[in-house]
Amino acid sequence: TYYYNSNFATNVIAAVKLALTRIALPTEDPTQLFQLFDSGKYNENNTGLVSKTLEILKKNYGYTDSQLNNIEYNETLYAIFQSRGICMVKNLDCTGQETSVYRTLDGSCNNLNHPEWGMAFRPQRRLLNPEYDDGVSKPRIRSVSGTGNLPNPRTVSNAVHSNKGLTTPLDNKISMHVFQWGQFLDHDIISTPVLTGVNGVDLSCCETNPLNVNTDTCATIYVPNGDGFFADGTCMNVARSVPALDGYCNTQSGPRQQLNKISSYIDGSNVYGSSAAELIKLRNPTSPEYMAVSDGNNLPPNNDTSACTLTVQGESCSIAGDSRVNVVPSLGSYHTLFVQEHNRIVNVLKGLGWTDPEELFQEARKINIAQIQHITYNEFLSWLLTRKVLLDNGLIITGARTSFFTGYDPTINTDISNDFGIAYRIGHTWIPSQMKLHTDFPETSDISDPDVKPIEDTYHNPHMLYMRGKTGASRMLKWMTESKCPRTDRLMEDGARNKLFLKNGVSFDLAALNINRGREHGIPPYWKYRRDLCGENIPDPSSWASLTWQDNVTLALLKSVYQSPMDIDLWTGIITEIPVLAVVGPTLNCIFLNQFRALRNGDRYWFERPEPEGFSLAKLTGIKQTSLSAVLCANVYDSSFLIPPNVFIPGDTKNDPVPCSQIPKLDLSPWSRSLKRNLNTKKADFENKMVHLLLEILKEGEAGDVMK
Ligand code: HEM
Ligand SMILES: [Ca+2]
Repeated sequence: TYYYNSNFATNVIAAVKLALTRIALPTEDPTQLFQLFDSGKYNENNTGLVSKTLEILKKNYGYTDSQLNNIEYNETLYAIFQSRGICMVKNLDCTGQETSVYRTLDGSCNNLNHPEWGMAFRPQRRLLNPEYDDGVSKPRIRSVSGTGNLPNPRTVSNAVHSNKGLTTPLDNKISMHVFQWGQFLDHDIISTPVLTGVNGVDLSCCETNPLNVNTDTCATIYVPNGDGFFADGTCMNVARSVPALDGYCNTQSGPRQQLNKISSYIDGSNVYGSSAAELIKLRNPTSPEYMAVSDGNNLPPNNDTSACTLTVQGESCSIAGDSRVNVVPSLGSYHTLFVQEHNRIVNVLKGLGWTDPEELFQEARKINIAQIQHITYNEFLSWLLTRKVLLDNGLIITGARTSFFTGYDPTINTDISNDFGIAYRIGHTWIPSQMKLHTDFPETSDISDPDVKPIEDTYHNPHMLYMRGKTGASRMLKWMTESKCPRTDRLMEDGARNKLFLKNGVSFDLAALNINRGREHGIPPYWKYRRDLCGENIPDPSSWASLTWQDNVTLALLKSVYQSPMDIDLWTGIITEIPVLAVVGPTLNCIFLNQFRALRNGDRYWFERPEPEGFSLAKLTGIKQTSLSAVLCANVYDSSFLIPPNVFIPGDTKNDPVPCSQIPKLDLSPWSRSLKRNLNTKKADFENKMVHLLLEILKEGEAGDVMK
């Protein structure tokens, strides 16, 4: 009779709940499971939540392995499997005050030796042992020459990274999507928290008397006299990164380490957040299969008006999975694109017979993440490191037929390395001098507002996304498609090198920040990476002749500021290397391969893995059709728009534009429910078991209590 009862679903849920209570699992409600995960009480590695669940379902309820492998079948497991990259414990305060010092309850995320690699709020990994001035904490400051200090970071910036008032040359081969994908990816994998005062206020690192500055918390940059842009006697107020603490709120013994406050995996954490609490805020509260959006395809508003600089009434800062979403509007447009894409996938799945909101959400998220992984390796890294290098290192799979990636290795530490976090800032060379909106559209009333703005006018200001009747995000994405990216070289636009975050006449130098941050993190000098990490034979690193990867002009500039080649900072060293391969020099290539190998081979949920973590071959084939062009065509262009199949490299001759309608696209047909002929049978089987279980429990007389 249960089978035909209209309350069938409710009864089954009650039965499941009860069953789960009895087997000492917390709940089957995915949201509650997430909360439990967040509470730190349950985590897969120390309580074995997933394996215990599997074991019990197998032993007590007769599930076969193949049934358990089908995670769509059981939403409880599904929710657990989907909690990748989400740290169990986060942001707990050691002092009882609201500060930016983090600790963990049991060290699970903050313990260097814990296997929960890749989770948010763990210390960053190190490729080489840190070199602090005092061995443990003070920034690297002294020259190896034995006389005096390293050059001031601003001095290096002026000498080596300035375009001397010219516009930096553009790279005819690549579009602005290289710049924007680069930053978007960065914001999926690393965010180093910086110390603040109570309630997040900036520390005062620019005291009139420098002796009053606490060098344990400040990494002040003092502007050298005669700078030409910054006035004499000024200084950049820079705080140090948050040091990792042990589980007891003590500084870890040994050298100072820095944290990563987001999940290191390429798991769309910039779209979905790095904690369950963040994710809840980002989902549409009434239709939870969708991500929340505000009108005009913008991101959900952030009610905290201090999260960005607002200049126009009625506009608001945004929230997204990563807190840096408001840094520049082009980044905001990317966040918008991938939220839109999530919602589009949900709609397609609905058309294919999917109905359950939680299942829809999780599957769309999984597919969206898979696309981000695929585009990163197949397009972005294939250009940056070249396809050959990726193939030689087993980082992409090719072949006529789709095949699974079988090299998953759970012993790989997937944390982002501190060194990579400095090196990957080579992307700062791609920062354009202006932000633009593509204008070939029906005119709107705010036409008088210029569609081109100097980048310094756009930092932390979402206004451009609101322009032209709130179509700014789409227009900005179109601008990136049609514009060339600055070359990958040592030069940085003044908009970032002099006028970063310009507000009330105060600004920063991003090149100087990169150099300074490296020293403050104890990052060893450039030459050590060449020799000790990348295996170059450098007989005499103290000789300028040992700098084999820099051209003569650059060498002269380096010599003009550094006393010894052994003093050269990592970021400056790699960004001045002559590209040997496609775009990057050998040292960056080596640091990148290390990181992107770990992020693929150590990711249990890598999209090319088989189910349950990954997809079936049919689904994987459908995913591998996608590209950034496909995502743009699906969301911002109409079918006749001419777009290069690889939108990152429009200048590549083998990549001539074709109409959007001809761009291969994400093929979701393998998700059709009608293809799963036996699904209903399986579902009935599952429900059947649960009903039996309920009856069993009722018999035992315990049910009364629990059902109340
Ligand atoms: C207009 C665009 C951008 C702005 C305004 C910007 C600004 C910044 C700032 C202010 C920092 C922190 C500096 C410090 O105090 O140490 C930073 C860090 C970083 N940036 Fe950018 N950036 C931009 C684009 C990019 C791009 C295109 C990439 C890569 C392709 C990139 C990669 C990174 C990385 C890896 C870090 C270190 C992140 C961390 O450890 O938290 N950025 N950026
Ligand atoms: Ca991530």
